Amino acid sequence: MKNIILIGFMGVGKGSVAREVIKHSEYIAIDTDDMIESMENKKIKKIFQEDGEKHFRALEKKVAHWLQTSVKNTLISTGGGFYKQKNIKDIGLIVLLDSPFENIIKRIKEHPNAVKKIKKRPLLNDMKLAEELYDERRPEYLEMADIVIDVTNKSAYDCAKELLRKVKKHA
Ligand SMILES: Nc1ncnc2c1ncn2[C@@H]1O[C@H](COP(=O)(O)OP(=O)(O)O)[C@@H](O)[C@H]1O
Ligand SMILES: O=C(O)C1=C[C@@H](OP(=O)(O)O)[C@@H](O)[C@H](O)C1
Repeated sequence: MKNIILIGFMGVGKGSVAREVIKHSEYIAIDTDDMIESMENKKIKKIFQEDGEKHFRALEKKVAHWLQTSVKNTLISTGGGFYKQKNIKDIGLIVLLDSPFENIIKRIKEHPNAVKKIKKRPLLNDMKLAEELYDERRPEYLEMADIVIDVTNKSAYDCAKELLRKVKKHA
């Protein structure tokens, strides 16, 4: 079993799909944002506020190096900007969760905890800038993905099943 790295825009469902995958497979899952929060003992939002995005990206780099050298047979969900790490292809098979910007935002806004979900993601606070970031990143996501899953109007369970099917076929 090779590592699987879930990439995709903020809020597209990487964490939700990872949680479904582990219910229906032997994979163990980890999340790069969770790792960074526990390393720093600070929420991502606070790291951005107090230490800046540059520091956050340096922490992602440290995590990326550790993943490549030390982690096997694992499903790794990542923050939306993690795909920029230069060694990402050496960590495992890259699976992109893809959906139009409007759909991602609509889904977050439908959540009962929507305000909190948006606030905890500093780069989602300004919707115009977030959309520009989406437009800039999407072609880069598509270019590096080994597998693409369109998550629009699908449950996390269906996305997880599709992921496992496509990963098996890819091997
Ligand atoms: N397939 C899905 N269908 C409906 N809502 C979803 C789905 N996947 C994720 N969500 C919702 O979208 C929001 C962001 O999901 P999350 O898994 O945290 O995304 P990411 O890890 O990519 O940032 C959450 O409110 C979650 O409940
Ligand atoms: O897109 C980004 O650059 C970021 C996405 C976030 O993760 P999610 O994709 O899980 O929201 C988190 O890593 C940080 O706020 C930066």
